[in-house]
Amino acid sequence: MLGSKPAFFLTAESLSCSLMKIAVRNVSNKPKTGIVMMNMGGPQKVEHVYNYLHNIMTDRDMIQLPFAQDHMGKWIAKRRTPEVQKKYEEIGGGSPILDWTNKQGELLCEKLNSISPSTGPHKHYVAFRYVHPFTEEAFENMSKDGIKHAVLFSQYPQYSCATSGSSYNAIYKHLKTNNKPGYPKLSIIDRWSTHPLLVQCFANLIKDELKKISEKNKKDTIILFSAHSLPLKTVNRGDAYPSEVGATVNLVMKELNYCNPYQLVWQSKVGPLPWLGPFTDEAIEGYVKQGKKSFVIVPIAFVNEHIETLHELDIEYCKELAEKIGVEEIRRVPAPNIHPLFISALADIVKNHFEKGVAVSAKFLNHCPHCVNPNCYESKKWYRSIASF
Ligand SMILES: C=CC1=C(C)c2cc3[nH]c(cc4nc(cc5[nH]c(cc1n2)c(C)c5CCC(=O)O)C(CCC(=O)O)=C4C)c(C)c3C=C
Ligand code: FES
Ligand SMILES: [Fe+2]
Repeated sequence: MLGSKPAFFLTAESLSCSLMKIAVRNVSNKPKTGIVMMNMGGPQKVEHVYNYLHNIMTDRDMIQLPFAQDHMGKWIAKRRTPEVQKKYEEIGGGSPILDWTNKQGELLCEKLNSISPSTGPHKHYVAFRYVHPFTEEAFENMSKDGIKHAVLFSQYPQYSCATSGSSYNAIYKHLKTNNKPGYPKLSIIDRWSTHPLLVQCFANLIKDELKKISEKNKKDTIILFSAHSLPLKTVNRGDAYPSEVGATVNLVMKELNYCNPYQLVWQSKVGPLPWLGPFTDEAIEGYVKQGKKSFVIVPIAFVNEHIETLHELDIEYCKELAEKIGVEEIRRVPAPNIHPLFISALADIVKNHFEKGVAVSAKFLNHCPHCVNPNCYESKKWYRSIASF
């Protein structure tokens, strides 16, 4: 029709108006606060397994080998690679930890933008300790984005010097030599094992799994809370992790009104040295010998699925071991992943952190009573001096 324009035609003034709106939107959407999602990471592909294991086994914050750590760590990584590669192949060819972390980060920031607009816009950055995307990449990207404040948010709910501690030490090492003028100010969320929404999330996930157990076994089903173990040497140094895992377990059982018998057990021991027990597989065997027939296993120290849940718990224990020793019923509770209560927990933790205005907790700045690690001394001293709101 002559004289009328199709709806998508823009006049000069409507075009300039739209461009201005886009420009304004871009300015206001520019992220102000970075949420650094810290975790160990996992190999995306089987070809990455050797480097991943090498990085773990040569990290003195994670494990202290009795001598020549660089050589011994390399040797252990080499020897362990084929076995671990096979496991990653069996769970689909790589660790899903990056995908879960990105989904969690996106949902967390979306929620934060609505519940804490004054600190927004928020953007998440993944900082893995042993695989890409590494800590350095997170800081480079934050610098490019012009982030003003970075919250270093450990994705391990329970603090261990081997895991969260190692990641904080790595960030310190990077920033000690690379702290450019444009880098953001920092604050840290180092542990959150007792957050009420985390507790509710685990309790709901357990209830859902208990519902699927037959009426005959329901009441006597043992809830086995399974957490990654630690070398006894680390435990005896005074590492906070065992007691923080215990705190989560006790609150979850309180939330469940102590509906079933329960036990905390430990999985994923590496190497020949003594580690904290009882071990998950041996505990299942022990209970079966005592005549118990039904179990619900809860990965209580992992926030997303990866090799320890998908292979060790699902394949090695719930399938192979359970069939071998005649378990009647066994179910594994999913990791929190993107459960709405879990995302609400993450958002509430960050919001409380902003409101409280404590950049670094007193607990983080204190050392294990038997800490002899120079990395911890340097790093905590530095965090004490730089972290501020
Ligand atoms: C060598 C010592 C190790 C200590 C100490 C340790 C503690 C520890 N680890 C986690 C969580 C995870 N560990 C994962 C894999 C993994 N861990 C170690 C070693 C130690 N962990 C190794 C060598 C590996 C690789 C797999 C293997 O060789 O068996 C993972 C899985 C990551 C993924 O697949 O995405 C997690 C998660 C915690 C919580 C912890 C102590 C507090
Ligand atoms: S080992 Fe725990 S603070 Fe150093
Ligand atoms: Fe581990």
